[in-house]
Order: sequence, then C-alpha cells, then structure tokens
Amino acid sequence: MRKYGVIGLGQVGATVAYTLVQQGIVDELVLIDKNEALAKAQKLDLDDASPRLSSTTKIILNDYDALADAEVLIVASGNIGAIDMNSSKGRFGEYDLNQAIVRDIAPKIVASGFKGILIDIMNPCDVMTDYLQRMTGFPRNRVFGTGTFLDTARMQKYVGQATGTNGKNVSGYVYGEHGNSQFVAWSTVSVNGQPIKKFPGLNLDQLEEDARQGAFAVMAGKHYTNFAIATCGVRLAEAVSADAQLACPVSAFDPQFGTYVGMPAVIGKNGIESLIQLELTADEQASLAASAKFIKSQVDVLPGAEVNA
Ligand SMILES: NC(=O)c1ccc[n+]([C@@H]2O[C@H](COP(=O)([O-])OP(=O)(O)OC[C@H]3O[C@@H](n4cnc5c(N)ncnc54)[C@H](O)[C@@H]3O)[C@@H](O)[C@H]2O)c1
Repeated sequence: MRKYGVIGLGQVGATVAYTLVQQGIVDELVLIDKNEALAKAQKLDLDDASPRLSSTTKIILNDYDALADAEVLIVASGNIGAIDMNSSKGRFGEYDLNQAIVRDIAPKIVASGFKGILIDIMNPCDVMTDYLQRMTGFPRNRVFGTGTFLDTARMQKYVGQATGTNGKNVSGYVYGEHGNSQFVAWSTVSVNGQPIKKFPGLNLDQLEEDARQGAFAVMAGKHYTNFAIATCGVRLAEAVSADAQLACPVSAFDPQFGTYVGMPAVIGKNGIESLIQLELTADEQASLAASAKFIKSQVDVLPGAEVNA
C-alpha cells in the first residue's frame, strides 16, 4: 500500500493531490490544511472524481496521526498572497508567515510518528526546508526541498526553444537558491549531448534571467503557479517510492556550506542518497557559495533554528 501526505491544500497542494489521485499514484492520501472548509471541499471534489477514475484513493482529512505510516509528506502550505510582484523581496514576501507555519506544523509532524521522506515546496524553499529539518530534527537525508528542480525545468524549456530542441533533451542544472541568487551552471548544460558552448549566438544571460523570472511570468497572469511545481513535487515523491536513484537538482543539505541549497543529488528510498559534486568553474563555485551563504543567513536567525544546526 502506498500512502502519502500533503500539508497545505491551496493551489499547489490541491494540484499535487489531484495529480496523485488522478494518476492513481497512491492508495491512501492524508490531506491537511488549517482551513477546514477548504480541506473538506478539496476532499469532496476529489471524491466526486472517484467514480470516473480507474483507481481509488482513500482520502484522510486533517489527521496528523495518519501520517505515521506515510511514505512521503509534501509540504505545500504557505501564503502565496503575501508575494508582492512589484517588490524585490520576491519569495521572501512569505518569509515571516511561513516560518510561523514551520513552527506550527513541525511538532505535529514529529508527534505523528512520521518516518518517511519530507519534501518541502513552501517558499522561500531552501530556507523553509532547512528550518523544517532543524525544527523536526529529522535526519538531513530525509528532508529535502524541490529547490531548483523547477528552475532547471524552466532553463531546459528556454534553452530548448532557443536551440530548436525539446527541453527534455537539454541537460544540466540551475544551482543555488530557488530565488534571486540562483544561477545556471552553464558548464553542466548540454543540448542533445553537445555542450552549450557548441551553440554560438545564444544569449546565455537572457536565458538565465528567463529561467530565474519564470515563476513571475506565470504569476503575472494568475498570481500563483501550480502545474509545473506539482509535477516536480510528484516526480520527486515517485522517485522516493520507486527508489529510482534519480539524479536531479533539489534543495539538499551540503555540509560544505552548512545549509540547504539547490544542487544535483541522487533521490531514492532514503530521500537524498548522495550529493553530486560536479567540477564547476571557479565563478560557478563562487556563485554557489554566495547563494548558500545568503540562505544560511536567513535560516540561522529564525527562532529555535540553533537547535539542530
Ligand atoms: N518551490 C517552488 O518551486 C514553488 C512553486 C510554487 C509555489 N511555491 C510555494 O508553495 C506554497 C503554496 O503555494 P500556493 O499557491 O498553494 O499557496 P496558497 O496560499 O494558495 O495555499 C497555501 C495553503 O496553506 C494553508 N496553510 C497555511 N498555514 C497552514 C498551517 N499552519 N497548517 C496547514 N495549512 C496551512 C492555507 O490555508 C492555504 O490553503 C507557497 O509558499 C508558494 O510560494 C513554491
């Protein structure tokens, strides 16, 4: 029996839940949101789909205890309305509100006896992932964030468009913060197996900026993003369940920096199975260190963050 949990049933959590139910990925799904009416409505809506689906998912509502035997817990709580599109704070518009969410949910997750892998989506993603790990005290391999998995998909899409290639055939990674200090490590990027430097005339700075601003391009029209991030979250959860040993960029704890930061890692049944340390250029290494330093500075000041630092 496969059982997952999702905390936060707004645009992102609801799309994660819908994907899991619609694709028959889980047998049981624990859905949790502090907004009882919303949680109930999401369950009703998903249950209404059940007679038309080829699989059946049992949905358990607002019961932390039911997480005890869940394999994966996806944290998609947050306050998307706190992000001001016109502010340079970006995802840090949610910083104050979402750190309080961590302090609310972390003890409840621990008390539930949850023993699985926790995947954080909540923004600012690297900071909240690190804080969740510290406040739960779970081993670091069992907690990771979606990090730059989505930013890397955006980079693949834009590089694919610029080179007339399907983005699936673009490899390489966006490193660093899921936020302003992220960067494309161009030394890792190739198109159909050819290094990016073999494609002259590309405006790499613009492509990097397009990937960095990808969320805001979507938010300009609908004030949230959901499909791509839910796809990323579900893909990572499935990689855990299948012990896929999937190499992909996520927000993982790097002892070198003492914090969570976006970098390639191998995902399997233990969560982060290993970090992939690529030989970056000196500039890329410096950008990664600077991004990690910024993330750590934002976590270290949070109440209680010193406990499991
Ligand atoms: N990492 C990424 O790449 C990425 C991409 C998109 C969105 N996000 C983030 O995901 C989060 C969710 O986005 P959204 O658009 O669904 O936001 P949303 O505001 O629509 O939904 C958040 C939900 O969390 C619930 N919630 C708040 N506090 C809670 C608590 N203490 N316990 C349980 N539930 C609680 C709210 O009731 C709400 O239903 C945000 O932080 C957003 O910035 C991250």
